[in-house]
Amino acid sequence: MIEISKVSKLFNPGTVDEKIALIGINLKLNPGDFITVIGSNGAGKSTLMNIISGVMKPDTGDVSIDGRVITQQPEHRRARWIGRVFQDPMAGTAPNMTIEENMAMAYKRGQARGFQIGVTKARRAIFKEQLAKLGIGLENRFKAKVGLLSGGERQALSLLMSTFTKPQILLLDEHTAALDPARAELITSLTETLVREMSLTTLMVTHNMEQAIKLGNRLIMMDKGRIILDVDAKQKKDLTVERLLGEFERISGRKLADDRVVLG
Ligand SMILES: Nc1ncnc2c1ncn2[C@@H]1O[C@H](COP(=O)(O)OP(=O)(O)OP(=O)(O)O)[C@@H](O)[C@H]1O
Repeated sequence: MIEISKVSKLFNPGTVDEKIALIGINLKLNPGDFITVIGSNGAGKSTLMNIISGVMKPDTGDVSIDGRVITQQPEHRRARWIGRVFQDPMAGTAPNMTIEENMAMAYKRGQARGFQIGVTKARRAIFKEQLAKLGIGLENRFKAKVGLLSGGERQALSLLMSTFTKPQILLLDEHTAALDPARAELITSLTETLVREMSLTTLMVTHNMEQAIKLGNRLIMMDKGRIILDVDAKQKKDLTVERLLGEFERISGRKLADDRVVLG
């Protein structure tokens, strides 16, 4: 279980640039939970992701995995337990390395020190099998440099690589937002399949309201550093984009200000 307790984060405290990013966030993710996260601009969604993955430390509060507090653990030490896919397709893979080499690197992340990047025949067969599951022919382009792939292909590869070692938590940071609708649809359905097949505990930030409603078993809405709405699987079934926007207005007293919002 992943637990975020009483996490607060303030940027530039005591200056004119002071920004409240998170205020006393409490969130428990049970194994296999797939939570979608929506919210206004600057609500704190990315900061929450950054604190879970260890890119930033909170001012107060803790992050723990299965009862073990990891708040002070550096990012590279958590990499084995945490998978993350970013919005930018360039972010998750090494462009000058081949698909095979990228996969070997991702595989290594889950191994003890001393494991060589060299790819054995058996491992290559596993990689190919995994790639074939994506259904976009990447298994036939094993020696192609990743920089030559399209944005959608790179996101598919990033997704596969970040779930390779069955992370304790998968963080999806608007990972379909930079893609055209057809590619976004492909990555969304791959995400659903991988998460379901591996029972991955997942936190997904999205600006696509329909996607937030459709995917996962729980939805949270953030505003000004707080979680202002937490919808369970049962309530989620009856949710519509209209109702969701109405809820935001009712709770925050404002219309949802999100310059990237996609209604569906
Ligand atoms: N490194 C930083 N330095 C200073 N302020 C920051 C930093 N990162 C985030 N902030 C501020 O903290 C607040 C929360 O930002 P965050 O990026 O977490 O929000 P978000 O919900 O991801 O927003 P968006 O949907 O617009 O990307 C904002 O006011 C933002 O300006």
